[in-house]
Amino acid sequence: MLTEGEVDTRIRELGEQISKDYAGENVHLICVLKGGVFFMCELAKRISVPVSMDFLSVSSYGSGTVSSGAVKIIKDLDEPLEGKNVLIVEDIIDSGNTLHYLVEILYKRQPKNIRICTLLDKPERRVADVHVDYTGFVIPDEFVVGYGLDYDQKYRNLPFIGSVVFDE
Ligand SMILES: O=P(O)(O)OC[C@H]1O[C@H](OP(=O)(O)OP(=O)(O)O)[C@H](O)[C@@H]1O
Ligand code: HPA
Repeated sequence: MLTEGEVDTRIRELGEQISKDYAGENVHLICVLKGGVFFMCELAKRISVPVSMDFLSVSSYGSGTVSSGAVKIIKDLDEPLEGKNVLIVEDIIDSGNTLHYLVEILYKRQPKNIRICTLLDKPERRVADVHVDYTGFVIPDEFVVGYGLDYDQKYRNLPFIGSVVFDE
């Protein structure tokens, strides 16, 4: 769907935009594991203001067989967020549930502000209202892999974004 070159170019552009928007400030990048890790590393290299980084991992809450859409933190951040310019870095926003609940949880830690940067956005699948500040690419409703995105834990390491064709 997107070549390595297209992804690299877009990440450079995002890095430039973020560097301008945070000029004179620090930015605290939060990686949502595991998918966000490839994108965050590449993005961080393209940001010219001082960067710090932290990592968390979330899982969906299920209620019986029906998921509530809420998430819980299963690996928390190492550092407090108080007073920081927080930029959450994700590989994809799909239903929006992960980011909706994550922002709600992290705002309680009194950061100076929270913004969101996602490499990919599938707006057709959105159910939760989330404001995304920086988007790499808006994509159609297809299952994608690569650049951190997995299918059954595989293909995260592909240096491009591929669309999976499932057999009927
Ligand atoms: O907008 P949503 O519908 O909530 O979907 C987006 C989330 O789903 C994927 O994570 P996943 O739970 O597959 O974990 P992973 O990053 O470890 O692959 C992706 O990395 C986002 O975190
Ligand atoms: O298209 C996708 N691919 C992999 N993981 C995902 N998580 C949400 N959407 C996707």
